Amino acid sequence: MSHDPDRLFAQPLGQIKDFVFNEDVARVFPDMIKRSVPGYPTIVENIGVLAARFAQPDSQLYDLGCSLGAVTQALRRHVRTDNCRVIAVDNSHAMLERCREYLHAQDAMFQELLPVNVIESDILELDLQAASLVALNFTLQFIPPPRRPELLRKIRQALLPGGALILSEKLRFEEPHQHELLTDLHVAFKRANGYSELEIAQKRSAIENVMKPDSLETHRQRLLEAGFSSVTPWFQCLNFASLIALP
Ligand SMILES: C[S@@+](CC[C@H](N)C(=O)[O-])C[C@H]1O[C@@H](n2cnc3c(N)ncnc32)[C@H](O)[C@@H]1O
Ligand SMILES: O=C(O)C(=O)C[C@]1(C(=O)O)C=C[C@@H](O)C=C1
Repeated sequence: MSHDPDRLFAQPLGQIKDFVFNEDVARVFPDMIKRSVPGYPTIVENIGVLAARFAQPDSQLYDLGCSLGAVTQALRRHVRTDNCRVIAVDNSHAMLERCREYLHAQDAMFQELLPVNVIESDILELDLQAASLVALNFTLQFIPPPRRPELLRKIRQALLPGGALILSEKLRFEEPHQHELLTDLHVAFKRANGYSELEIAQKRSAIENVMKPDSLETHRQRLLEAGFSSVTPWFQCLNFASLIALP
């Protein structure tokens, strides 16, 4: 499927509106996320590898905040467990229209893929069925901070013994020098991927009110308070990390 290069912030914008996952973003999203999130392709592919280790027969695999379904596709490439179903959820209609097209294309290319339900819903309002794997791949950072604990508690309650939550997030650092260094390096990553100073600055303004990263310490504490028994980082590249939280 064709997608456009991300030039959403390339021209000077008189007034910078808050970032939303609308049609314009959906059209450029594969290019945007690959050029903005260091390690993104590695994280996505390896969520499939991790999922194959945790998936249990007769259970659900959730991709919460699935966007175009990159994680869902990785789950279907790697998981061969009997009678599993992927539930891909997002509240952006524009994202899900394209997500369904990508999944149809995957269906046409491969046989014996896990079935998928694509659901348009706010993940805060969603009832979760018994799950062996839940992926929150760069989604929790967009949930209002006061509502993050209840979402994690709901996920914890839905997880079967032996299951896992995979949580990927942009990190904030509590030590100011560390925060400044990793933020500078992330800007260097974006520059190296062809974004101009203007694009970087305008995207930062658009996103600062809607995306609120936490520190690793905050994530760990909140996961433990939600009832998870252990939190293991399995990937970090610059200020982007992914954790395995076990029930
Ligand atoms: C950075 S993207 C996630 C990327 C995706 N998981 C991937 O790996 O390509 C964040 C997604 O979360 C979705 N989202 C944000 N808040 C949500 C909510 N309350 N309920 C459902 N989806 C939400 C957005 O629409 C967006 O598609
Ligand atoms: O931190 C940034 O500047 C980003 O662009 C990160 C990020 C993300 O982490 O989800 C933010 C929004 C886009 O969806 C793609 C990437």
